[in-house]
Amino acid sequence: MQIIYTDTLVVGAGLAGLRVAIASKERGLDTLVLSLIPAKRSHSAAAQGGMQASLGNTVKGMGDDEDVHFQDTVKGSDWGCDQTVARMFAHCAPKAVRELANWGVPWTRVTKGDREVIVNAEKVTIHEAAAAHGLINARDFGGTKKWRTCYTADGTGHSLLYAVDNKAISLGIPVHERMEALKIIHDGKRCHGVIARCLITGELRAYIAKSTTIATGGYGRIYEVSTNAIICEGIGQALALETGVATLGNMEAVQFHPTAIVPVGILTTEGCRGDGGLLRDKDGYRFMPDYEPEKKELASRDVVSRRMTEHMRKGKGVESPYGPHLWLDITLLGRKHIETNLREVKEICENFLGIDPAKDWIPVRPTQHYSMGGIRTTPTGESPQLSGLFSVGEAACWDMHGFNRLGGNSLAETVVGGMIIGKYVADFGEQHDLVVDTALINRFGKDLSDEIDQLVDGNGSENAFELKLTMQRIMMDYVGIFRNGVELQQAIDELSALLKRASNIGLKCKKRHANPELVEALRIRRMLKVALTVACGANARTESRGAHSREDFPQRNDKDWLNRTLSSWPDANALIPTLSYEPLDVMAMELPPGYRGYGVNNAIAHPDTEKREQQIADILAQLDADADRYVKQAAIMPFELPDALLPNNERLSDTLSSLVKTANVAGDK
Ligand SMILES: Cc1cc2nc3c(=O)[nH]c(=O)nc-3n(C[C@H](O)[C@H](O)[C@H](O)COP(=O)(O)OP(=O)(O)OC[C@H]3O[C@@H](n4cnc5c(N)ncnc54)[C@H](O)[C@@H]3O)c2cc1C
Repeated sequence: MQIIYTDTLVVGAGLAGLRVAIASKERGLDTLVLSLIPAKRSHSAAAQGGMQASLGNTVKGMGDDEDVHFQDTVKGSDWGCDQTVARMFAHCAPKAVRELANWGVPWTRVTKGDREVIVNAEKVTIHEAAAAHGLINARDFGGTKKWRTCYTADGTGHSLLYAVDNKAISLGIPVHERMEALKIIHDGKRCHGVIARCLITGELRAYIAKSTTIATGGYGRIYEVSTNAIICEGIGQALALETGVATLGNMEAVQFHPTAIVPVGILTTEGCRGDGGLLRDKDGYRFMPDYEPEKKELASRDVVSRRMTEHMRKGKGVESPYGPHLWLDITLLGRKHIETNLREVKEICENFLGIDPAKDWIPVRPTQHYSMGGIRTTPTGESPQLSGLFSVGEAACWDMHGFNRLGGNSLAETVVGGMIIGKYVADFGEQHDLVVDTALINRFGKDLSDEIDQLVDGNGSENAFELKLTMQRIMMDYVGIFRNGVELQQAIDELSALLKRASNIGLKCKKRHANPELVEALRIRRMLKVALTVACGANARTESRGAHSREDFPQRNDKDWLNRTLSSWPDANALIPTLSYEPLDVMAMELPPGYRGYGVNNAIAHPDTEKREQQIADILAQLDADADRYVKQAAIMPFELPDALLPNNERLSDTLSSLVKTANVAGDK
């Protein structure tokens, strides 16, 4: 087995992985990236609508800042997130957008003067300031107080990934494509790299590094219908789980996006509703204002998906051979807007539905979309259990999304998290030596080659493809938008039985090189473990929070469940994971739990909430009357960042208000 040494190993060449690799390489560390596919085909390229950053350039974003972005994110998470991380994130998002502009992302820009937009189904004329002309624009998205989502038409992920990958290429960062990491090498305390299998030749290779960052994306494809690319199979989470030591966080937190097209499940971006699109039922009736009078179609995704499902359950869905659906109506936006700002949606509608969205309504249904859960990390991105193991992006539970992520906060997480965690990864590389224990490397290599031998040479009778399809159906049927104890237990029983059967997989094709059946067999064993962490976490959590909605426990229960689920798999032969819980400390929160401003207001309060609210009021009362918002924030909940990222962000509104102040002072004179 060939052994390759490097300072920084990054598994995953999507936005998150590449951004970490860039930070490491810029520090002069030897850096190497692994990927299943060419970097530019990573799933990040599929992101359409945009990324959130509180630039406040457009008139509809005026007054926006890190505080508002932070509050929207915490409420979106249904108080499940790590508020310190949400702060780090909100503070750095404007920096990341500007950095990306510098790297060549052609952000859609503000044009001064009047323009017509659709707000709440009505045409409204807004006036963009002359001073904002040419600055980065933003559109409206769900669960946000301001128009904050920066975009490049509806191909944002594509432009970001091309710019970030080109930057990585310019720095000479090698990407070893078609290499699948299948085992993390570790000694129970320290991570040393991975064993990967070449998808073309079948060769096993050890990659040994000071630090290893898992940036392998989400686990959407454990579900039958998902907006995710087919490579989003949760292998990164499984790698961590199979160490028996590292933990996964909040795996039951799975997001369903309201508007994927029926039946194939391809996404139409939230930008459709952000730009003014409406949801209609079988009678053409716009039903969301009845359920969500304030935010309507633009409540957070978990809420809109539930309301849509509720409405279909009342018989208001449009019957189709593929089950009921609802309509997304963007005709009111007009052809010009669709052809400039939503052109990918237009092509999807034409190519996969044969319809023209400027004239026809789009058949949509909530569909699995995003994994809030992932490899649990500290705010510096490192596993609390395995030193040198980092994780970032959708693969991680860093945890800025809690139980529901806001649209536009995921692309932002990849590049912001990559920017921040990349610096900590680089610090780690500078402060540690490359530790090499050849016997340990060989042991992990042998484990994987034994597993392959058993599959190829054994006489098992189970079919990997059938097992996968069955798992995906179980997840869809029993671990979906609405959950209950009976179905979740059934899911656990059936998934555990599948995991047992997976130890008896037999291959029809015995080739050891490019062999999709072997690839599938290696993955399904790991995917089943990931699926079990989702089902077991969901079954144990007897409350409803964000995207985790229990019909038998409909209230958010801050008293008993204000915590993060941790899953591990200490016994390799076990058929279910081990769960434990990490409490969220209300007394350390900047924003104590409350009502989100949308969705059902039925939470069971945490006993510390009032105490913390009073404490915050006392802290603020002790500050100078003219203390600015940064001073206030730091007094309530301090957070750390690498020095280079600490400076405050500048905004047009600051410039405008200082111009106004100057004018006033001049007037005084
Ligand atoms: C259709 C769609 C539209 C979206 N639109 C938006 C949007 O508008 N705004 C927003 O904020 N978010 C959006 N999202 C979410 C967002 O795109 C993703 O969360 C984000 O891009 C994930 O990036 P990542 O770098 O973490 O992972 P990915 O981009 O998924 O990259 C994962 C990488 O890991 C590699 N990999 C995986 N497993 C292995 C392995 N075992 N060994 C080696 N390499 C491996 C892959 O090859 C790939 O390079 C959207 C998601 C979807 C599905």
